[in-house]
Amino acid sequence: MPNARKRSPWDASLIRRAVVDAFAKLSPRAVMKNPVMCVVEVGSVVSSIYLFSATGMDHGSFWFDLQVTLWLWFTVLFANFAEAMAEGRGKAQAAALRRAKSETTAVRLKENGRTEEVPSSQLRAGDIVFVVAGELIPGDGEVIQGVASVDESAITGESAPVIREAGGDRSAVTGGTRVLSDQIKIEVSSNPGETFLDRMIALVEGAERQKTPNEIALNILLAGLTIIFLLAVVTLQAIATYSMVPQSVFVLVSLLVCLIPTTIGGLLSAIGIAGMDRLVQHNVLATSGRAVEAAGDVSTLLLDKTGTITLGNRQASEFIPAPGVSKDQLADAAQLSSLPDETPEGRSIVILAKEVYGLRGREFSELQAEFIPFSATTRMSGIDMEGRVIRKGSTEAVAAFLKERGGSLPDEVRDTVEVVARSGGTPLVVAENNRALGVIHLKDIVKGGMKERFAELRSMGIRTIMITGDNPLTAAAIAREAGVDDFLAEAKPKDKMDLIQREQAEGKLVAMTGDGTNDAPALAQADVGVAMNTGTQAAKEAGNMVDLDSNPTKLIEIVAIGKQLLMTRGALTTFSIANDVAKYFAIIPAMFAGVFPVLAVLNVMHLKNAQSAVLSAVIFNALIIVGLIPLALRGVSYRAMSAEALLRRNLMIYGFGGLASPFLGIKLIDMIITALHLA
Ligand SMILES: Nc1ncnc2c1ncn2[C@@H]1O[C@H](COP(=O)(O)OP(=O)(O)OP(=O)(O)O)[C@@H](O)[C@H]1O
Ligand SMILES: [K+]
Ligand SMILES: [Mg+2]
Repeated sequence: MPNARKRSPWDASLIRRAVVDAFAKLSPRAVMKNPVMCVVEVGSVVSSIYLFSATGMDHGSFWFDLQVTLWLWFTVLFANFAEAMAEGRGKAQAAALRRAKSETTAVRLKENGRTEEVPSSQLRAGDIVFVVAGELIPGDGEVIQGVASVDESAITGESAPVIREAGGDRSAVTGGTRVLSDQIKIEVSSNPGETFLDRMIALVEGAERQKTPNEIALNILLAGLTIIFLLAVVTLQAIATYSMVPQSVFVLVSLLVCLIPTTIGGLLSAIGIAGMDRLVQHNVLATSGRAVEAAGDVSTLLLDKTGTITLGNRQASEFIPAPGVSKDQLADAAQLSSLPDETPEGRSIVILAKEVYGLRGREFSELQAEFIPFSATTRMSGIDMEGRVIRKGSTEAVAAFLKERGGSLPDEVRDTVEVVARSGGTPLVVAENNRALGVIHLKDIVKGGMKERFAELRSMGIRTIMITGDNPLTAAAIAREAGVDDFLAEAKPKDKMDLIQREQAEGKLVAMTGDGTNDAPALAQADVGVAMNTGTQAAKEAGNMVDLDSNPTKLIEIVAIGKQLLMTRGALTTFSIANDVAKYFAIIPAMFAGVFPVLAVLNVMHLKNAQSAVLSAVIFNALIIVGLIPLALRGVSYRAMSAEALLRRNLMIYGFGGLASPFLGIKLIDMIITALHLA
């Protein structure tokens, strides 16, 4: 992400902005969203009114009442500050992205075949534009002709140029990025205001953030606890009045605020926002908070082979003719069948035929021919011309094609296919009419460092499955080389979906990374669907996350961030509730020690007096929110270990810590404020 990317969340300008925002968030509309803090704010308002009313002024304890009131306001402000801090980096990034949204002129194709210049803001989905080296791409779209290297640093922060090309799985381009070489023809896919950049801005800014079902459930629990304590405090006042020690509004509000779960209530939304922000720092844009949480519980990961595990630039490396067929004959048919084939595979075949076999280049438009484009379902492509029916494709697809025409696949060709596949290559069989002409060897390379990354996923308890449209032998060779746990070969788009649904039916959460149009249905079905930024528009729209770095093993970070988010929320909830229980022991004995001497045994802290006890508890309650902001933003430390061990460890640290800290903290504050004669 540009500019703001490496900025620390503790940058002075971010803090300054968060302080201002903390006050802005006092508005009733903002605070309404958080039931616990809403109660604290109402308490602060009530105390303030009492403080300056006639009864409050001559009450004799103005100094105490004033301090309590101020600390109540601080409690709300600290919670607001936490949320504002969590939002800060995203807002700064959004501002940087807005600057990247510059207006350019686009060269648009008119209906009469001529071109016209229009401002990029006038482009609509379906328009065709041309972009040449040096120009900015005027809108999101799909490359429909040509190849170019593109500088996408405005979006990804990555300065190395990337290849964008028609036909394959690397066809999507983003408005605001720059073409560095060559020329491309683009079909625009978005309308003004709905571009990737617009969505990205809204996302990092948090404008689209919705509470996740987990967050809503936790909020309901916290609201329930708040109501219970509200009733408890009202009842307590009845008892106190009966015992002739009615308590002041200030003491009652203090008691209430100390008992309700203000720590987690104040930090909950900051934890969620910080989790999304951590993803953004890893160049992942998540459109749903729910997906981030699901990532924390994922147990199966599906990856697509070509372009995800391998570099995805399958290149023809050799033509291997069938017995009785010359190399030239095979090269000629391979070239003819690929002339209009805009896939990387197709283009590489044309190049191989020309450069290595010396075939002269031909223009498809000059031939009387019909092109049959490749599809993931037919697994074949080819042309029909002047009585010649030429096809190239996967072994089984071509074998079926030959059988239909009364031919068959010779054993020698099957042997060649096997040799190519065992080496990890993709064999394409070429056939003309009812005769097999030979095999094209397509080579692809497994990306570096895959084995180690998959081993890491395994230690997190995640099973990796590679799915590919390729044949089982190639799939097995690549699966072994990449170190995935399992693979599914000859998969059609529907098979990917079915596999996901089967895993989900067993109650597993499934993550999937992919880039192709044929991956889109599966990306939509997966609980966590991570589309590669290099992929097709269809894939990017179907998933619920986009990885700007297009790194399929990014899921390791995504899972870690998801787990960290869940753990942080769990840890701070435990801490908060344990904390409130402990505060009870600070305040109640102090309130009633005068009338019920037995309560003195509960007064384990030996606080100076009733006022200092109440004030210390309120101050501690407010300060603990600030103290935990770094943890809420950074997340609790995550280590790959079993869920059970993690739970035990967290209960120990945060449960015990939550119980013990108020005793120490409140005692310390009591000593300080009595020394300063504040109470
Ligand atoms: N341009 C093409 N013309 C003819 N056949 C092709 C072409 N491209 C690929 N094939 C064949 O179709 C098969 C399936 O391709 P598809 O793109 O569906 O899957 P894949 O790219 O091999 O795997 P993945 O799902 O990992 O992307 C390939 O294995 C190959 O045999
Ligand atoms: K509290
Ligand atoms: Mg593919």
